[in-house]
Amino acid sequence: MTLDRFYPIFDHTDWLRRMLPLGVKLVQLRIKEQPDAVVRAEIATAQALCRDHGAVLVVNDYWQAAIDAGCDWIHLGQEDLDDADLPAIRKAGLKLGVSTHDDDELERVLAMDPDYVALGPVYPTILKKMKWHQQGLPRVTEWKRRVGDIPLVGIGGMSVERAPGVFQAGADIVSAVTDITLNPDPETRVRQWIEVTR
Ligand SMILES: Cc1ncc(COP(=O)(O)OP(=O)(O)O)c(N)n1
Ligand SMILES: Cc1nc(C(=O)O)sc1CCOP(=O)(O)O
Ligand SMILES: [Mg+2]
Repeated sequence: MTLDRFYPIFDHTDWLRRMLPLGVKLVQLRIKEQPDAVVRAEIATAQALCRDHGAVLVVNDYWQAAIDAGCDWIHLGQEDLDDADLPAIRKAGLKLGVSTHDDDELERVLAMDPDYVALGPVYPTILKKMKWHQQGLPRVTEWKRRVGDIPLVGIGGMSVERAPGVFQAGADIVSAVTDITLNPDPETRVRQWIEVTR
């Protein structure tokens, strides 16, 4: 299955309700600091919305809830991977997307046979504090050479204007948060994203 090249990330299904009807086909639900019951209810809602709109849902972090809900995709960062039960995730048939930021992390995840590899932050991000400032486009090119046929996701400080350069550098997919969520007109911004990525 080929993943869409535009990969927005949202923290609530209210966003999915607004954005899926515009044509978003790949989306991540990234919930932080919510009780388990809220997370599970949000995952169930997101699954139903994505099913209705023919979109692929990726659940961030909550691998056990994703297994229990019968989800198709999970995204795990390096710290998540320390605690995750990878055999259980694979046994449940979930596809696995992983974050990487340096050589050691890339080596580690390649041994896990991931279904996509994300590299970030390609540009500085305001969403969260990170140890890495910006990887830059040459690093995207290097990562694509190293991951081969595994889809490469570029994340961090992405915008509609930056996306073409990131694709040209070797990314297969571009992922964005605040370029959409902090935009005064998120719907128009998502339409622009779809135009530039299809
Ligand atoms: C597509 C994509 N890439 C990277 C991340 C970051 O994952 P992680 O390092 O686990 O950090 P949190 O997002 O959980 O704060 C991601 N979520 N999605
Ligand atoms: C969630 C996340 N992970 C990153 C990584 O590098 O692993 S960068 C990032 C934030 C992306 O948000 P924005 O598009 O607003 O910069
Ligand atoms: Mg995580």
